[in-house]
Amino acid sequence: MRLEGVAFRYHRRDPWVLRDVTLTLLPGRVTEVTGRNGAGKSTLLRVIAGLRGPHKGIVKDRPRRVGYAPERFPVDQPFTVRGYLGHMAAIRRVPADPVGAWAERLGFGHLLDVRLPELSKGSAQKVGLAQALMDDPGLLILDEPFAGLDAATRAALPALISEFAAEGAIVVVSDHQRCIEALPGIDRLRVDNGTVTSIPSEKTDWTVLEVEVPEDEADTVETKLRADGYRVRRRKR
Ligand SMILES: Nc1ncnc2c1ncn2[C@@H]1O[C@H](COP(=O)(O)OP(=O)(O)OP(=O)(O)O)[C@@H](O)[C@H]1O
Repeated sequence: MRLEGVAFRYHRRDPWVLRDVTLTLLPGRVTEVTGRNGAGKSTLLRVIAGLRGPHKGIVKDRPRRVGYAPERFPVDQPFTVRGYLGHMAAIRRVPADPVGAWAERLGFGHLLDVRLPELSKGSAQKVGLAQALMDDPGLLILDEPFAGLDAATRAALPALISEFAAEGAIVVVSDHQRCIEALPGIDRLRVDNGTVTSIPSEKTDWTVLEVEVPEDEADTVETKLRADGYRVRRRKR
């Protein structure tokens, strides 16, 4: 799948959020999208998913079945978890049977009869993931999927993401928390000021640069560096 010269803004007089974005996404590959808050990661993911159309440029060869898990799952819907997932399965014409299996695998099997507005943030996130995964997507897009997840699900998700790629899906994940960076052979994109650049792969030489920062600024600096795609190791002086 390919984006060619894509530009996007939300309203006519707004600044461009994406400008002249050209990139190729390959089947069987996992692409991690990084960038600072407000850089345009979610917007890029929405354009890749086809939820937003580009104002300039074109998107070519998007797989037919797209699974998209938004950054915040919209819980203000009058369904139980079972009702919602059954409904999503029906819309996509997939059997409802795997719903229970996904619920078990993602650890919310006990919540199937709970109403969506009553879910905790992490449980709602899992329901959003399940609806994205259930249709065996050729293009799987996960926007900050790790946010709010419990430790067991966070640990299990990278392997699950790899499985979809291994079966030939294009997988695109925005991941502030860098939970998938350890996956072998992932591609990485950085979104910055409307442009999208590819971050050199693991084969490139890395240099260790020591930077000292005041203790009370360490969290902020670490977050910024990670968002820009750098690896950070931390130790006290
Ligand atoms: N629905 C919308 N309507 C108008 N502007 C929007 C909308 N969604 C996002 N924006 C604007 O587009 C820009 C990019 O936002 P986006 O959510 O894509 O960034 P992000 O990199 O995903 O941020 P974060 O890391 O905080 O999730 C921001 O300036 C934001 O205010």
